[in-house]
Amino acid sequence: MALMAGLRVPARALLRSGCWLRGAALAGAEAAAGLGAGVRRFGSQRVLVEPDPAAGVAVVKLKSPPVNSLSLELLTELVISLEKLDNDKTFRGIVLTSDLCGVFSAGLDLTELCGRSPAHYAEYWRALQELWLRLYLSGLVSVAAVNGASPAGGCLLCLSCDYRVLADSPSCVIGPNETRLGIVAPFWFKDCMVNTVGHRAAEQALQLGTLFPPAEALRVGLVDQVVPEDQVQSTALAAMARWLAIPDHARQLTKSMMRKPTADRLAKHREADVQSFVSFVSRDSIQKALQTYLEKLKQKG
Ligand SMILES: CCCCC/C=C/C(=O)SCCNC(=O)CCNC(=O)[C@H](O)C(C)(C)COP(=O)(O)OP(=O)(O)OC[C@H]1O[C@@H](n2cnc3c(N)ncnc32)[C@H](O)[C@@H]1OP(=O)(O)O
Repeated sequence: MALMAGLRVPARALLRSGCWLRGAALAGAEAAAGLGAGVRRFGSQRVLVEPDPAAGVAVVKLKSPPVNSLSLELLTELVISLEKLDNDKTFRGIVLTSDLCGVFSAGLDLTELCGRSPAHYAEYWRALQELWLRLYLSGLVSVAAVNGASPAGGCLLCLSCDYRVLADSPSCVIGPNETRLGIVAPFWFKDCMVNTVGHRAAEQALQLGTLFPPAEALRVGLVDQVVPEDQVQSTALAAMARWLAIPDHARQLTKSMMRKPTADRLAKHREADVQSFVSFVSRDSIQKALQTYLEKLKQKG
C-alpha cells in the first residue's frame, strides 16, 4: 500500500495504466476544455465536483480508490452532490466521470453484499435505488465521460445519463456482467438496457453477462461515441454544448415523457424491490457465489 495524503491507496491502483505519466497530459486536455487551474472545486471525500458556472456545467468525478466500487458511502455522497446540483439554478448539465485511471466504476461494492445483515442490505439497496432515480430523472443534462472499465453497476450509472462517451482502450469494457457472478440485475437495470439497446441486444447481453469492448459497445448502441482516452472529457463537454443548445423546459419535458414510465415501475414498488433484493442476496448460494468471486478478484491482485 502507498500512503498518499492520508489515504491508503494500493500502489498498483496508482501505477495502473501509467496513471502518473498520463496525469499531465489529461490535465492539459482539461485546461484546454476550460476546467484547469483556477476552477474552485467542491464536493465530498469520494465525489469531486468541478463547477464551470459560466458554462452552467459541473464535472462530477468519482474518486473512491481503488476502483470506485459503489459503497454505501459513495452512493450517499453522489446522491447528495447530484441533489445539490439539481437544485442550483447555476447548473444545466453535468459530466459524470472518474478521477481514477483505468476504472470508471467497478459496479456495486461486493463487500456491501457479503456477510452483512438484512437491515444493511436493505439500507444499501435503498441508497442504490435513490441514486438511480435521481440520476435517471435529473432535469440536468447528464453526459457520462467513461474513462475506464464500467461493469454492472458502473454500466447502470452510464445508462442513466443522457449521452455516453467511452475511451477507446481495451481495458474500457462496459456491460451488464452480473450473471457471470451468479447474480441477477434488477428489473430497472434491465429496463435501462432495453431502452438503450433494444430488447434482443439487451436480452443477449444480460443473459451472457457481456462486457463489451469499445467498438462493440458503440456498434450495439450502449455508448454514443468512442474517442481516444485523452479526448473523453473534451468530447463529453462538446456533446454537452449540443444538448444545452436546446431550451431546458422542452428538453426536460421530453426527457420526463421518455423516462418516467420506466422510473415509475420502480418508484411505485420500491419497498417490494428492497425486500426482493434482501431475500435474494441473503440466500446461502448467492453469498457463496459472491464470496468466491471476491476471493478470485483479490487473488488476481
Ligand atoms: C445481488 C444482486 C445485485 C445485482 C446487481 C449487481 C451489480 C454489480 O455491480 S455487481 C459487481 C460487478 N463488478 C464486477 O464484476 C467488477 C469486478 N472488478 C473488476 O473486474 C476489476 O476490479 C476492474 C476491471 C474494475 C479493475 O481491475 P484492476 O484495476 O486490475 O483492479 P483489481 O481487480 O486489482 O481490484 C483492485 C481492488 O478492488 C477490489 N474490487 C474490485 N472490484 C470490486 C467490487 N465490485 N467490489 C468490491 N471490491 C472490488 C479488488 O478485490 C481489489 O481489492 P484488493 O485485492 O483488496 O486490493
